Amino acid sequence: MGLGDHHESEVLPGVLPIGRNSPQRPAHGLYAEQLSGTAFTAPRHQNRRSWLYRRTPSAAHAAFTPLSHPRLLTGPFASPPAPNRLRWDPLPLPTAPTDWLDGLVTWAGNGDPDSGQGVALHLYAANSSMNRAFFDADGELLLIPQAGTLNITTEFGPLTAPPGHIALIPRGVRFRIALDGPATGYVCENYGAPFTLPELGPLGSNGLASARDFIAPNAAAEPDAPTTLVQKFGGHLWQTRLPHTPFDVLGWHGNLCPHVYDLARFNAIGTVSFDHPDPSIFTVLTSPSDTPGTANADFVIFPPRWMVAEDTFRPPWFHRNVMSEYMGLIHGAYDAKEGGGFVPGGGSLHNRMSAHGPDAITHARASSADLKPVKLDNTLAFMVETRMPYRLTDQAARTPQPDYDAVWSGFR
Ligand SMILES: O=C(O)Cc1cc(O)ccc1O
Ligand SMILES: [Fe+2]
Repeated sequence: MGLGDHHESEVLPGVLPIGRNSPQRPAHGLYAEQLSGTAFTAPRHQNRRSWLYRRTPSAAHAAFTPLSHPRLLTGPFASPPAPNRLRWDPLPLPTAPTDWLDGLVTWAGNGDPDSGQGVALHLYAANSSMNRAFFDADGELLLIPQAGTLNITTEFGPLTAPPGHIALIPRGVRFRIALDGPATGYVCENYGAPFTLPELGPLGSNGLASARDFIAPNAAAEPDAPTTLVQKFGGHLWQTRLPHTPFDVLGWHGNLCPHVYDLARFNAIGTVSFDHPDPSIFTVLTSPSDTPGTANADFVIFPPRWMVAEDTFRPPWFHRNVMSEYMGLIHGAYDAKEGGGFVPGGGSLHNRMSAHGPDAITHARASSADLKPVKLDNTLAFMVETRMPYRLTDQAARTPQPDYDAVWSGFR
């Protein structure tokens, strides 16, 4: 457990060397291999790397050849950023067999993997389990299931991410997703610095997401079998056929590994006096940029919580933000959009400086609401707030709901 913590896990005693990483002959005839998530010389508190002890070195593979995936796109995104506020309905479920990788559709993004800045926002709609392994050399993957549990086999061991949980898969880590049924959700592909927990500042040493609640897998190798391995590199997919499984790690240690986090563990903190706090108070994970306090991307949630503010307009206020906001809804309803239209699996975009906030119905209700304590329940929205404006893919540009602007009409 623990995001960024040092873990160790082995399927049988003696797999992990004691007090060293790369003995002349690792135990059980295994191969020792280091996976780095930061530059070797990154400051100690940011440095991420793990050692894996496996049956076959990852290096044992033939050349990768290109694999087409027209709906999976990567920065630099060519479309000019547009200032309009936009909202989308959920993706339809596929009718043909579609695994998680084939089910990905890129919606928006900024930056690019080469510069190590920005994110891509993908949606997925899938109905079958992967029978291939995948890794992303372009970025870290934050998986946000909306419907359907993701059963994730990783090099480091298995993880389960039902809706309401998130999975964080470091750049380069091989994984495969099995489904129990139809699955939809969101993916933030982070080209920038790995997601980490935000500083707590005056909140003190507790609150928001706790490192302890990030679950790391236990090592588990599977029987050997030839496996197709796909990678995303420089914006394109590439594949090769391995004579063995990449899920052959009998032990690992280090502070770079995938994690799952239950968003219900998030300790939401809010006002107990007046005014609606900035949404940064709900930051689960942040990918810092080179400018302190200005994130490459923040992953923020709006979880169930008590609203007690006095003499306050309680829902999100009207605002224009220097950062750019993509929002999704995992379940329930969102308190700024009581007028409807923002539905689970759907999304919305409020790019840099676009004026937005409560829709007219929310505004009317909240301005005259009786301000007794109210439990805001049956709600779980999230936001990926980025430093750079989002640029849309063709698919997103072609399919917004008509006239989202109208939710802000009729103010007297
Ligand atoms: O636009 C939104 O709904 C997201 C949001 C929520 C909030 O509570 C304050 C600011 C903000 O951008
Ligand atoms: Fe906003």
